[in-house]
Amino acid sequence: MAATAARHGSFVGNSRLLSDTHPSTSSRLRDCETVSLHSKGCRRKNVCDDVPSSSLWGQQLEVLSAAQRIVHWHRERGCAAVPRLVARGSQQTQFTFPGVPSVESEGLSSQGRRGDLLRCNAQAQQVARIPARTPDEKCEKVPVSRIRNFSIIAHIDHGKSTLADRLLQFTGTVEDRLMKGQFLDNMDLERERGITIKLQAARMKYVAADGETYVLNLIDTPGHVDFSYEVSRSLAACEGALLVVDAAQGVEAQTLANVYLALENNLEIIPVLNKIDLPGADAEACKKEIEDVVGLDTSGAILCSAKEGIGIEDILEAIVARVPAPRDTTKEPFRALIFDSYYDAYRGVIVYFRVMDGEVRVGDTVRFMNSGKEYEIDDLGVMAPNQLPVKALYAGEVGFLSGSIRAVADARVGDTITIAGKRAVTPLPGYEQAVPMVFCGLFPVDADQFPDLRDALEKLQLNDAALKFEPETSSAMGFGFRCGFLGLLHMEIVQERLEREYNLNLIITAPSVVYKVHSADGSVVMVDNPAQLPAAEKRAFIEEPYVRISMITPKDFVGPLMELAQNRRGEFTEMKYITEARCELVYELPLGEVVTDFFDQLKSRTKGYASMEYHLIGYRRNELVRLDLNINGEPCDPLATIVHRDKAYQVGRALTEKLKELIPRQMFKIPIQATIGAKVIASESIAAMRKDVLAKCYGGDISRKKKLLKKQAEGKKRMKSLGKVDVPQEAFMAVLQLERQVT
Ligand SMILES: Nc1nc2c(ncn2[C@@H]2O[C@H](COP(=O)(O)OP(=O)(O)OP(=O)(O)O)[C@@H](O)[C@H]2O)c(=O)[nH]1
Repeated sequence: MAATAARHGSFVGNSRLLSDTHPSTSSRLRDCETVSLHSKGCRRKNVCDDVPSSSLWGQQLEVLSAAQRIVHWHRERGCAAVPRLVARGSQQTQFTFPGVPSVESEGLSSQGRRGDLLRCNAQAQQVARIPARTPDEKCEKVPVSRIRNFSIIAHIDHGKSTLADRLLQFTGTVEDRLMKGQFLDNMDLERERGITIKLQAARMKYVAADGETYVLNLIDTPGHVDFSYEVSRSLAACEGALLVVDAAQGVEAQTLANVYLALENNLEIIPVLNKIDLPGADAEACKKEIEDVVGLDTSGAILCSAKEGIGIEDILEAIVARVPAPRDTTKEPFRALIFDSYYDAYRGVIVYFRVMDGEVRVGDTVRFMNSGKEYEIDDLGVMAPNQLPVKALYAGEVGFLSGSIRAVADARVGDTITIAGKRAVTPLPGYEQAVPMVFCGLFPVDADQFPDLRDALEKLQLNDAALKFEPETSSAMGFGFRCGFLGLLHMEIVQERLEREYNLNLIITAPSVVYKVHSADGSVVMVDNPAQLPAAEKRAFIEEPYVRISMITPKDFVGPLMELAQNRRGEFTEMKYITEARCELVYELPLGEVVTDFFDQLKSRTKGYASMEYHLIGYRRNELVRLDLNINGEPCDPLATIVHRDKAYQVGRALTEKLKELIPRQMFKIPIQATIGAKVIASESIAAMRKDVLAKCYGGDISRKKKLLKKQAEGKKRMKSLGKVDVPQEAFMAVLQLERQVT
């Protein structure tokens, strides 16, 4: 009985327990021939087949994930007998251990009792902890044919970072005890907001089913439309991409945009249907949607649950089998493409790059082709996922280098690295320059912080290649910078990073897009700052940027979305049904209307179900005017905006009213006016604080009273001409905030 039990052990019980016992299981498994993992009471028919009907589904998934990891653990450590998954049933998962002599294995019983499992688990703590690999083990050189470089792309929140976590965990790249959710999102801001902002690279070692060890370089990418520039850069460093689609939500706007980016880069795309553990997941419908909308063949699509760790091995196998290996160009002269970099206060600029050809070693002097600067490499390594030094990197690999590079401009993203003094090579194509869509002024609250702000922006630009800036002076705000961003979220993130990482206190002006201003003499100037708009008499007309926006929404919300787009001067282009329940709405509308709170409105009107994606389609002429705000007769430049003539009155009213509320009363009357050129379109005034000069005049002659009042009025007038209105910081911020909403 005992021998049979050992040959055919079986775990029955609480699935959480089963999953926890996996290290023990692995130690025991080596002693058995066939082991079944049971999830008692699981009602599903086939694990990966269909939509789950009960919470027990999750339990079965946990069991499976534990089981897959056991197999991998054995395979990776070159155990004589690698267990093989032979059956995944409705209630049990079966493994075989070929050629292992059967011995009695305590803790495993054909009936499987909870106590046994607990004992098993306790022993496992001492016996079978899966050890982390040593650095050497992680970095040994592998032939190019066994390197795979891939990205994970998806719509926002479809589970890229969670999938990356599971891949790191499954391959033992990160120890279980060090694992935390969204491991690669290492910026505080990313973790707080639960979004990926920066691309992140990680190198994994994986022993595939064919018994070979592969190096997998993973680049996790952000999903928000504002960070698509990060996605395009990471894709250029890869040969394949995992397209993650939430099986409960289906194809979303950013899924499409990212697929097109991947296709432009000729990448092999592997569709992965994630979140199959969710009760609402509909894998078949999702596959059909991908085929119909995206046009990808989904016969090889993988069903997975990044949260439960299911399907992870299938994904790794698919990467090995389907993503092409890089070209073997180790013999050619060294060329590498910089895809990211950041500034380290102690080591200078750290450059992340993909080796395209040849090899590079510690001590080599490298040349950055664009800047022409040369540096000796002090440190060379791979991201595993923390930086791990190596002696050399070869064609096809992804790594980092540092060489006391102090000037941030010397090693820019997109530049080609070569070895100094060697045969000249042609630079790699690099990346298209990011085109900022939104501009705003950034000013330090404390004028002394201006040099710090410049320094911080330079360093941040290194890490955020889409950020553009140039100095700007404003009469009201002093010295600052005009900065360009890819969108509002990008702007917010940069502001927060500057304040947190560089300890700056900033004022940020209302965002503006870039206008094409045609002068009367035929010349054209690009204006991104309303304060610089030429006077009305010098202008012939203004053109503003237009975007084509695609919104994917459940059909119930079509009405509210159409209303939203129409209110924002949108022109309807088309509407098509993706499935019976969801459709795509396409509009063309001014970028200026999109970069305000369009996204928030879209989410709130559709209870968060709709998604959007947009791209620039060109410039169109419109009736645009510059709206100025005068406080006490003085124009306030930072509050000037460019708005459509039809909206100018409404915006002017709102802004003047808000300023009236916020500016404290002075000893004299303060007029606040919104003007277009010389024409005042809205005005408010803040009454003066007055002393009652007639208080002591009981009765008496009227001329006496008049004299006192006249004297007071004269005093106020003098005060007004000398007086300067200090707009408090909070008032300024509040008005800018309002401006962002109403313009
Ligand atoms: N139920 C379930 N939830 C999941 C699964 N994968 C991810 N999630 C959840 O989905 C949310 C978003 O996951 P992320 O991994 O941050 O998504 P992302 O695509 O990296 O998001 P961005 O980086 O912001 O684009 C998190 O709350 C995850 O816990 C899954 O397989 N099942």
